[in-house]
Amino acid sequence: MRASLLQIAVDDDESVNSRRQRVSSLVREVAERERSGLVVLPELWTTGAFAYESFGAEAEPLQGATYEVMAKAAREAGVWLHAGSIPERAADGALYNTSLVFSPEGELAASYRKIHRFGFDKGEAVLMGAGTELVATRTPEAVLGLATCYDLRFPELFRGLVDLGAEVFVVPAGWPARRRAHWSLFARARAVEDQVFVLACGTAGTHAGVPQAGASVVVDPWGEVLAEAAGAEEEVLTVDLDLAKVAETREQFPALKDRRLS
Ligand SMILES: O=C(O)CCC(=O)C(=O)O
Repeated sequence: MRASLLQIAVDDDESVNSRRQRVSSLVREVAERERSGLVVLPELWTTGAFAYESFGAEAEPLQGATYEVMAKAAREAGVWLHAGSIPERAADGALYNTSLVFSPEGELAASYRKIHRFGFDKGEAVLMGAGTELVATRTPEAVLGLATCYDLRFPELFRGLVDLGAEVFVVPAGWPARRRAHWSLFARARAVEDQVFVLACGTAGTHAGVPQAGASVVVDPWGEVLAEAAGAEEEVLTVDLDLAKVAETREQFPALKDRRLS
């Protein structure tokens, strides 16, 4: 499977609408140029993960503006598209940080409401509701396990995804530059402990006064970094994943079979 991660620049001087249009063109362009089977976008790339004051104003129903544009981009590009996450407004008015995955036909294959909200007693942690369900979705090539940003700090979530059959963790994020070292460490740790590929796609630029880490990374089931963004600018990472490596690694070093506490 060939995957392209789009490390999108989220800066305050670009409107949500312009960014939505720009990113949808980019998805098509990259999918065609790189011949990708899967394209991945970061967390809350319409508003920015730290633009708390715009969550309410820019929140959309699941099948809102971003859904429409991304479904069309997936269909026109004929690609699996993990469209990152949106601030979703549910029917009861509550907000969620919700990831969307589209099939190459432009159908919604999966959605995932971020379980661990960031901010302690502020920001996302108070503005958004917590998801309650683990989500994995099967593509013809691999089972994708879904998680978002701060979730990376909670290994038990990823073990749950392994139990759902996940072979590739897709983790959109808006990770701040200050804790870049944690991001790279967690991406590798989750890959090694769960013997999966990790596709971790962050945002670039600076929004709401928070410089982003960028540093998107693809890690294989042995913990080898297959590709890593050079820095915190907008960048596309394309990598070929040899999915047989998941079973091979689990067979050759069967640590998952020694689990005692689940
Ligand atoms: O855990 C971290 O350090 C960053 C998490 C975060 O920024 C988020 O979940 O939006």
